[in-house]
Amino acid sequence: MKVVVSGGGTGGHIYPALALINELKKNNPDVECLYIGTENGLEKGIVKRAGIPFKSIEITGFKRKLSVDNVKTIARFLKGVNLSKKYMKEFRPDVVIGTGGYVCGPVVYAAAKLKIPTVIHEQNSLPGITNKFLARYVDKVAICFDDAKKFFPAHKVVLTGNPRASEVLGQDGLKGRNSLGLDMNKKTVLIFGGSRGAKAINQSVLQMITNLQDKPYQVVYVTGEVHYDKVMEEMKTKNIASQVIIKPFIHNMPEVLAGVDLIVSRAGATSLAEITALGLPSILIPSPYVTANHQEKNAQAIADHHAAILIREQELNGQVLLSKIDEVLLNDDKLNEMKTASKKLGIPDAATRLYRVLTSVKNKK
Ligand SMILES: CC(=O)N[C@H]1[C@@H](OP(=O)(O)OP(=O)(O)OC[C@H]2O[C@@H](n3ccc(=O)[nH]c3=O)[C@H](O)[C@@H]2O)O[C@H](CO)[C@@H](O)[C@@H]1O
Repeated sequence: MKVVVSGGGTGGHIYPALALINELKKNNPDVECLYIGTENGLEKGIVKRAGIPFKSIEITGFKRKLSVDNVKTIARFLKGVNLSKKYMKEFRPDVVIGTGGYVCGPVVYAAAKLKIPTVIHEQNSLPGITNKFLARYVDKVAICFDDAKKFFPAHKVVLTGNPRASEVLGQDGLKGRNSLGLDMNKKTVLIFGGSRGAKAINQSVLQMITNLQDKPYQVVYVTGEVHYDKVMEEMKTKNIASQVIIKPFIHNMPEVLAGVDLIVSRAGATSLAEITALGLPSILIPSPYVTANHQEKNAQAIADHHAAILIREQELNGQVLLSKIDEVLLNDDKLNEMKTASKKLGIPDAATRLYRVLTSVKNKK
Protein backbone atom coordinates (compact mmCIF):
# COMPACT_ATOMS: atom_id res chain seq x y z
CA MET A 1 0.00 0.00 0.00
CA LYS A 2 1.31 3.45 -0.93
CA VAL A 3 0.06 6.55 0.83
CA VAL A 4 0.72 10.26 0.37
CA VAL A 5 0.21 12.28 3.55
CA SER A 6 0.10 16.05 3.70
CA GLY A 7 -0.46 18.43 6.60
CA GLY A 8 1.46 21.42 7.74
CA GLY A 9 2.18 24.74 9.32
CA THR A 10 1.78 23.79 12.96
CA GLY A 11 2.17 20.67 15.11
CA GLY A 12 -1.59 20.34 15.47
CA HIS A 13 -1.80 19.30 11.80
CA ILE A 14 1.51 17.41 11.57
CA TYR A 15 1.42 15.05 14.57
CA PRO A 16 -1.96 13.50 13.61
CA ALA A 17 -0.45 12.78 10.17
CA LEU A 18 2.56 11.05 11.78
CA ALA A 19 0.31 9.11 14.16
CA LEU A 20 -1.65 7.87 11.15
CA ILE A 21 1.58 6.79 9.43
CA ASN A 22 2.49 4.78 12.54
CA GLU A 23 -0.92 3.12 12.48
CA LEU A 24 -0.49 2.31 8.76
CA LYS A 25 2.91 0.72 9.49
CA LYS A 26 1.47 -1.28 12.36
CA ASN A 27 -1.26 -2.78 10.16
CA ASN A 28 0.74 -2.96 6.99
CA PRO A 29 4.48 -3.56 7.47
CA ASP A 30 5.32 -2.96 3.81
CA VAL A 31 3.38 0.32 3.50
CA GLU A 32 5.25 3.12 1.71
CA CYS A 33 4.54 6.72 2.69
CA LEU A 34 5.48 10.04 1.16
CA TYR A 35 4.91 13.26 3.09
CA ILE A 36 4.29 16.45 1.11
CA GLY A 37 4.72 19.68 3.10
CA THR A 38 6.37 23.07 2.80
CA GLU A 39 9.97 24.10 3.43
CA ASN A 40 9.03 26.76 5.96
CA GLY A 41 6.38 25.11 8.17
CA LEU A 42 7.27 23.06 11.24
CA GLU A 43 6.71 19.88 9.20
CA LYS A 44 10.05 19.82 7.42
CA GLY A 45 12.06 19.30 10.63
CA ILE A 46 9.51 17.10 12.40
CA VAL A 47 8.88 14.76 9.44
CA LYS A 48 12.54 14.37 8.57
CA ARG A 49 13.29 13.60 12.21
CA ALA A 50 10.67 10.84 12.04
CA GLY A 51 12.54 9.35 9.06
CA ILE A 52 9.71 9.69 6.55
CA PRO A 53 10.45 10.63 2.91
CA PHE A 54 9.55 14.30 2.45
CA LYS A 55 8.89 16.45 -0.61
CA SER A 56 7.86 20.08 -0.64
CA ILE A 57 5.73 22.58 -2.51
CA GLU A 58 5.44 26.31 -1.96
CA ILE A 59 2.14 27.75 -0.72
CA THR A 60 0.73 30.62 1.34
CA GLY A 61 -2.73 31.30 2.76
CA PHE A 62 -5.40 33.63 1.40
CA LYS A 63 -5.78 37.04 3.01
CA ARG A 64 -9.32 37.84 4.08
CA LYS A 65 -9.21 41.22 2.31
CA LEU A 66 -8.77 41.71 -1.43
CA SER A 67 -5.07 42.10 -2.13
CA VAL A 68 -2.25 41.55 -4.62
CA ASP A 69 -0.98 38.82 -2.29
CA ASN A 70 -4.06 36.76 -3.13
CA VAL A 71 -3.16 36.82 -6.82
CA LYS A 72 0.28 35.48 -5.88
CA THR A 73 -1.39 32.84 -3.69
CA ILE A 74 -3.51 31.65 -6.62
CA ALA A 75 -0.41 31.41 -8.81
CA ARG A 76 1.40 29.43 -6.09
CA PHE A 77 -1.64 27.18 -5.66
CA LEU A 78 -1.65 26.30 -9.38
CA LYS A 79 2.09 25.71 -9.35
CA GLY A 80 1.64 23.55 -6.23
CA VAL A 81 -1.06 21.50 -7.97
CA ASN A 82 1.24 20.83 -10.95
CA LEU A 83 4.17 19.87 -8.74
CA SER A 84 1.93 17.63 -6.59
CA LYS A 85 0.66 15.89 -9.74
CA LYS A 86 4.26 15.27 -10.77
CA TYR A 87 5.12 13.81 -7.34
CA MET A 88 2.05 11.58 -7.50
CA LYS A 89 2.71 10.32 -11.00
CA GLU A 90 6.18 9.27 -9.79
CA PHE A 91 5.07 7.79 -6.45
CA ARG A 92 1.69 6.33 -7.61
CA PRO A 93 -0.16 6.37 -4.25
CA ASP A 94 -3.24 4.20 -3.59
CA VAL A 95 -4.70 6.91 -1.36
CA VAL A 96 -3.93 10.51 -0.36
CA ILE A 97 -4.83 12.10 2.98
CA GLY A 98 -4.63 15.73 4.12
CA THR A 99 -4.62 16.62 7.81
CA GLY A 100 -5.02 20.38 7.48
CA GLY A 101 -2.99 23.51 6.87
CA TYR A 102 -2.65 25.38 3.55
CA VAL A 103 -0.28 22.83 2.04
CA CYS A 104 -3.03 20.19 1.81
CA GLY A 105 -4.98 22.37 -0.64
CA PRO A 106 -2.92 21.76 -3.80
CA VAL A 107 -1.83 18.24 -2.76
CA VAL A 108 -5.28 16.78 -2.12
CA TYR A 109 -6.87 18.73 -4.98
CA ALA A 110 -4.25 17.36 -7.39
CA ALA A 111 -4.89 13.81 -6.17
CA ALA A 112 -8.66 14.17 -6.63
CA LYS A 113 -8.12 15.47 -10.18
CA LEU A 114 -5.94 12.40 -10.90
CA LYS A 115 -8.81 10.24 -9.55
CA ILE A 116 -6.75 8.93 -6.66
CA PRO A 117 -8.91 8.15 -3.56
CA THR A 118 -8.72 11.04 -1.08
CA VAL A 119 -9.52 11.71 2.59
CA ILE A 120 -9.22 14.84 4.73
CA HIS A 121 -8.95 14.87 8.51
CA GLU A 122 -10.34 17.85 10.44
CA GLN A 123 -9.14 18.13 14.06
CA ASN A 124 -11.28 21.12 15.09
CA SER A 125 -14.96 21.62 15.72
CA LEU A 126 -14.76 24.62 13.39
CA PRO A 127 -13.08 23.55 10.11
CA GLY A 128 -10.18 25.42 8.54
CA ILE A 129 -10.54 27.15 5.15
CA THR A 130 -8.48 24.50 3.28
CA ASN A 131 -10.61 21.59 4.44
CA LYS A 132 -13.82 23.48 3.62
CA PHE A 133 -12.51 24.03 0.10
CA LEU A 134 -11.37 20.41 -0.32
CA ALA A 135 -14.54 18.80 1.03
CA ARG A 136 -16.32 18.86 -2.34
CA TYR A 137 -13.48 17.03 -4.12
CA VAL A 138 -12.56 14.30 -1.60
CA ASP A 139 -14.10 10.88 -0.98
CA LYS A 140 -14.30 11.07 2.83
CA VAL A 141 -14.05 13.68 5.56
CA ALA A 142 -12.88 12.36 8.94
CA ILE A 143 -13.88 14.57 11.89
CA CYS A 144 -13.16 14.72 15.62
CA PHE A 145 -16.17 16.66 16.93
CA ASP A 146 -19.84 16.13 16.04
CA ASP A 147 -20.10 19.91 15.69
CA ALA A 148 -17.90 19.82 12.59
CA LYS A 149 -20.41 17.63 10.72
CA LYS A 150 -22.63 20.49 9.57
CA PHE A 151 -19.82 22.10 7.54
CA PHE A 152 -19.33 19.11 5.22
CA PRO A 153 -21.43 16.97 2.81
CA ALA A 154 -23.24 14.57 5.18
CA HIS A 155 -22.61 11.42 3.09
CA LYS A 156 -18.83 11.91 3.28
CA VAL A 157 -18.46 12.50 7.01
CA VAL A 158 -17.10 9.90 9.47
CA LEU A 159 -16.40 10.61 13.15
CA THR A 160 -12.96 9.12 13.81
CA GLY A 161 -11.35 11.30 16.45
CA ASN A 162 -7.68 12.30 16.32
CA PRO A 163 -5.14 9.47 15.74
CA ARG A 164 -2.69 11.20 18.06
CA ALA A 165 -5.04 10.18 20.91
CA SER A 166 -4.22 6.53 20.25
CA GLU A 167 -0.53 7.22 19.89
CA VAL A 168 -0.09 8.75 23.35
CA LEU A 169 -1.69 5.72 25.03
CA GLY A 170 0.49 2.89 26.30
CA GLN A 171 3.61 5.11 26.39
CA ASP A 172 6.19 4.75 29.11
CA GLY A 173 5.76 7.74 31.43
CA LEU A 174 8.85 6.76 33.45
CA LYS A 175 10.93 7.00 30.29
CA GLY A 176 9.41 10.43 29.67
CA ARG A 177 10.31 11.56 33.19
CA ASN A 178 13.82 10.14 32.90
CA SER A 179 14.40 11.92 29.59
CA LEU A 180 13.90 15.24 31.38
CA GLY A 181 15.76 14.28 34.57
CA LEU A 182 12.60 14.61 36.67
CA ASP A 183 12.15 13.41 40.24
CA MET A 184 10.13 10.15 40.12
CA ASN A 185 8.17 10.88 43.28
CA LYS A 186 7.02 14.45 42.81
CA LYS A 187 3.85 15.57 41.07
CA THR A 188 4.61 17.36 37.81
CA VAL A 189 2.96 20.13 35.83
CA LEU A 190 3.84 20.51 32.14
CA ILE A 191 3.42 24.05 30.78
CA PHE A 192 3.53 24.74 27.01
CA GLY A 193 1.87 27.09 24.54
CA GLY A 194 0.89 24.78 21.67
CA SER A 195 3.45 23.70 19.10
CA ARG A 196 4.87 27.20 18.57
CA GLY A 197 4.84 28.48 22.14
CA ALA A 198 2.73 31.42 23.36
CA LYS A 199 3.97 34.84 24.47
CA ALA A 200 1.17 35.34 27.00
CA ILE A 201 1.92 32.03 28.73
CA ASN A 202 5.66 32.81 28.71
CA GLN A 203 5.03 36.18 30.36
CA SER A 204 2.93 34.61 33.12
CA VAL A 205 5.57 31.96 33.81
CA LEU A 206 8.20 34.70 34.06
CA GLN A 207 5.98 36.49 36.59
CA MET A 208 5.46 33.43 38.79
CA ILE A 209 8.74 31.55 38.45
CA THR A 210 10.40 32.84 41.62
CA ASN A 211 7.33 31.83 43.63
CA LEU A 212 7.85 28.16 42.76
CA GLN A 213 10.74 27.81 45.24
CA ASP A 214 8.89 26.04 48.06
CA LYS A 215 6.34 24.08 46.06
CA PRO A 216 6.12 20.32 46.62
CA TYR A 217 5.68 19.75 42.87
CA GLN A 218 8.01 20.12 39.88
CA VAL A 219 7.52 22.08 36.67
CA VAL A 220 8.43 21.35 33.05
CA TYR A 221 8.14 24.57 31.09
CA VAL A 222 8.36 24.61 27.28
CA THR A 223 8.90 28.08 25.82
CA GLY A 224 8.41 27.29 22.11
CA GLU A 225 11.47 27.17 19.85
CA VAL A 226 11.30 30.80 18.61
CA HIS A 227 10.84 32.29 22.10
CA TYR A 228 13.54 30.30 23.92
CA ASP A 229 16.50 32.71 23.70
CA LYS A 230 14.44 35.72 24.75
CA VAL A 231 12.86 33.87 27.68
CA MET A 232 16.25 32.59 28.87
CA GLU A 233 17.66 36.12 28.69
CA GLU A 234 14.87 37.35 30.99
CA MET A 235 15.33 34.34 33.28
CA LYS A 236 18.86 35.54 34.07
CA THR A 237 17.43 38.10 36.49
CA LYS A 238 15.19 35.52 38.22
CA ASN A 239 15.82 33.11 40.99
CA ILE A 240 14.77 29.81 39.43
CA ALA A 241 13.88 26.90 41.68
CA SER A 242 15.79 23.66 41.13
CA GLN A 243 12.57 21.76 40.41
CA VAL A 244 11.90 23.81 37.26
CA ILE A 245 13.07 22.44 33.91
CA ILE A 246 12.97 24.75 30.89
CA LYS A 247 13.04 23.48 27.28
CA PRO A 248 12.52 25.12 23.87
CA PHE A 249 10.50 22.16 22.49
CA ILE A 250 9.79 18.56 23.47
CA HIS A 251 10.26 15.96 20.75
CA ASN A 252 9.14 12.93 22.79
CA MET A 253 5.82 14.46 23.85
CA PRO A 254 3.82 11.17 24.04
CA GLU A 255 6.24 9.78 26.68
CA VAL A 256 6.37 13.06 28.56
CA LEU A 257 2.58 13.45 28.60
CA ALA A 258 2.29 9.92 29.98
CA GLY A 259 4.57 10.90 32.87
CA VAL A 260 3.00 14.16 34.11
CA ASP A 261 0.03 14.99 36.35
CA LEU A 262 -1.29 18.33 35.08
CA ILE A 263 -1.12 20.28 31.81
CA VAL A 264 -1.13 24.04 31.31
CA SER A 265 -1.51 24.88 27.63
CA ARG A 266 -3.33 26.58 24.76
CA ALA A 267 -6.43 24.72 23.58
CA GLY A 268 -5.35 23.37 20.19
CA ALA A 269 -7.45 20.40 19.14
CA THR A 270 -4.61 17.89 18.85
CA SER A 271 -3.28 18.67 22.33
CA LEU A 272 -6.79 18.26 23.70
CA ALA A 273 -7.18 14.88 21.99
CA GLU A 274 -3.94 13.75 23.66
CA ILE A 275 -4.87 15.13 27.07
CA THR A 276 -8.32 13.53 27.13
CA ALA A 277 -7.08 10.17 25.80
CA LEU A 278 -4.71 10.02 28.77
CA GLY A 279 -7.28 11.41 31.21
CA LEU A 280 -5.07 14.34 32.20
CA PRO A 281 -6.46 17.37 34.03
CA SER A 282 -5.64 20.70 32.39
CA ILE A 283 -5.60 24.45 32.76
CA LEU A 284 -6.39 25.84 29.31
CA ILE A 285 -5.60 29.32 28.04
CA PRO A 286 -7.17 29.40 24.55
CA SER A 287 -5.39 31.45 21.89
CA PRO A 288 -7.63 34.42 21.01
CA TYR A 289 -5.74 34.82 17.70
CA VAL A 290 -7.38 31.93 15.81
CA THR A 291 -10.28 31.85 13.35
CA ALA A 292 -13.64 32.47 15.03
CA ASN A 293 -12.06 32.00 18.45
CA HIS A 294 -12.24 28.22 17.93
CA GLN A 295 -9.78 27.39 20.73
CA GLU A 296 -12.12 28.89 23.31
CA LYS A 297 -14.89 26.61 22.02
CA ASN A 298 -12.52 23.64 22.29
CA ALA A 299 -11.56 24.60 25.85
CA GLN A 300 -15.11 25.36 26.95
CA ALA A 301 -16.26 21.88 25.88
CA ILE A 302 -13.64 20.31 28.19
CA ALA A 303 -14.24 22.77 31.04
CA ASP A 304 -18.02 22.16 30.88
CA HIS A 305 -17.29 18.54 31.80
CA HIS A 306 -15.09 19.66 34.75
CA ALA A 307 -12.00 18.14 33.13
CA ALA A 308 -10.27 21.51 32.69
CA ILE A 309 -10.06 25.00 34.16
CA LEU A 310 -10.37 27.72 31.51
CA ILE A 311 -8.45 30.99 31.86
CA ARG A 312 -9.07 33.61 29.15
CA GLU A 313 -5.88 35.33 27.99
CA GLN A 314 -7.09 38.74 29.20
CA GLU A 315 -7.50 37.32 32.73
CA LEU A 316 -4.10 35.62 32.74
CA ASN A 317 -1.13 36.64 34.85
CA GLY A 318 1.49 34.86 36.96
CA GLN A 319 -0.51 35.02 40.16
CA VAL A 320 -3.71 33.65 38.58
CA LEU A 321 -1.81 30.84 36.88
CA LEU A 322 0.04 29.81 40.02
CA SER A 323 -3.12 29.82 42.13
CA LYS A 324 -4.89 27.54 39.60
CA ILE A 325 -1.93 25.14 39.49
CA ASP A 326 -1.97 24.99 43.31
CA GLU A 327 -5.74 24.50 43.28
CA VAL A 328 -5.34 21.28 41.30
CA LEU A 329 -1.95 19.88 42.31
CA LEU A 330 -2.33 20.47 46.04
CA ASN A 331 -5.76 18.85 46.24
CA ASP A 332 -5.87 15.13 45.42
CA ASP A 333 -9.68 14.97 45.35
CA LYS A 334 -9.87 17.73 42.75
CA LEU A 335 -7.02 16.17 40.75
CA ASN A 336 -8.74 12.77 40.69
CA GLU A 337 -12.16 14.21 39.81
CA MET A 338 -10.64 16.09 36.85
CA LYS A 339 -8.74 12.97 35.72
CA THR A 340 -11.90 10.88 35.62
CA ALA A 341 -13.82 13.59 33.78
CA SER A 342 -11.02 14.04 31.24
CA LYS A 343 -10.72 10.32 30.50
CA LYS A 344 -14.43 10.14 29.63
CA LEU A 345 -13.93 12.65 26.80
CA GLY A 346 -11.16 10.82 24.94
CA ILE A 347 -11.50 8.74 21.73
CA PRO A 348 -8.74 6.17 22.29
CA ASP A 349 -9.34 4.09 19.15
CA ALA A 350 -9.19 7.08 16.77
CA ALA A 351 -6.18 5.76 14.83
CA THR A 352 -7.93 2.48 14.01
CA ARG A 353 -11.06 4.35 12.97
CA LEU A 354 -9.11 6.63 10.62
CA TYR A 355 -7.14 3.70 9.22
CA ARG A 356 -10.45 1.98 8.36
CA VAL A 357 -11.66 5.07 6.51
CA LEU A 358 -8.46 5.08 4.47
CA THR A 359 -8.68 1.41 3.52
CA SER A 360 -12.39 1.73 2.70
CA VAL A 361 -11.81 4.49 0.13
CA LYS A 362 -8.78 2.69 -1.28
CA ASN A 363 -10.75 -0.50 -1.81
CA LYS A 364 -13.75 1.24 -3.39
CA LYS A 365 -11.90 2.49 -6.45
C1 LIG B 1 -2.40 29.11 16.47
C2 LIG B 1 -3.08 28.01 15.74
O1 LIG B 1 -3.46 28.14 14.59
N1 LIG B 1 -3.29 26.89 16.43
C3 LIG B 1 -3.93 25.74 15.87
C4 LIG B 1 -2.92 24.63 15.74
O2 LIG B 1 -2.34 24.56 17.03
P1 LIG B 1 -1.04 23.79 17.49
O3 LIG B 1 -0.15 23.43 16.37
O4 LIG B 1 -0.46 24.52 18.63
O5 LIG B 1 -1.77 22.47 17.84
P2 LIG B 1 -2.18 21.60 19.05
O6 LIG B 1 -2.04 22.26 20.35
O7 LIG B 1 -3.50 21.04 18.71
O8 LIG B 1 -1.10 20.44 18.91
C5 LIG B 1 0.26 20.64 19.19
C6 LIG B 1 0.99 19.37 18.92
O9 LIG B 1 2.36 19.61 19.10
C7 LIG B 1 2.87 18.74 20.10
N2 LIG B 1 3.97 19.42 20.79
C8 LIG B 1 3.78 20.64 21.36
C9 LIG B 1 4.83 21.26 22.03
C10 LIG B 1 6.09 20.59 22.13
O10 LIG B 1 7.05 21.07 22.71
N3 LIG B 1 6.21 19.38 21.56
C11 LIG B 1 5.19 18.77 20.88
O11 LIG B 1 5.37 17.66 20.37
C12 LIG B 1 1.68 18.40 20.98
O12 LIG B 1 1.90 17.22 21.70
C13 LIG B 1 0.59 18.28 19.92
O13 LIG B 1 0.66 17.04 19.26
O14 LIG B 1 -3.52 23.41 15.30
C14 LIG B 1 -4.62 22.93 16.10
C15 LIG B 1 -5.13 21.63 15.49
O15 LIG B 1 -5.60 21.79 14.20
C16 LIG B 1 -5.70 24.00 16.23
O16 LIG B 1 -6.73 23.55 17.08
C17 LIG B 1 -5.06 25.25 16.79
O17 LIG B 1 -6.01 26.28 16.98
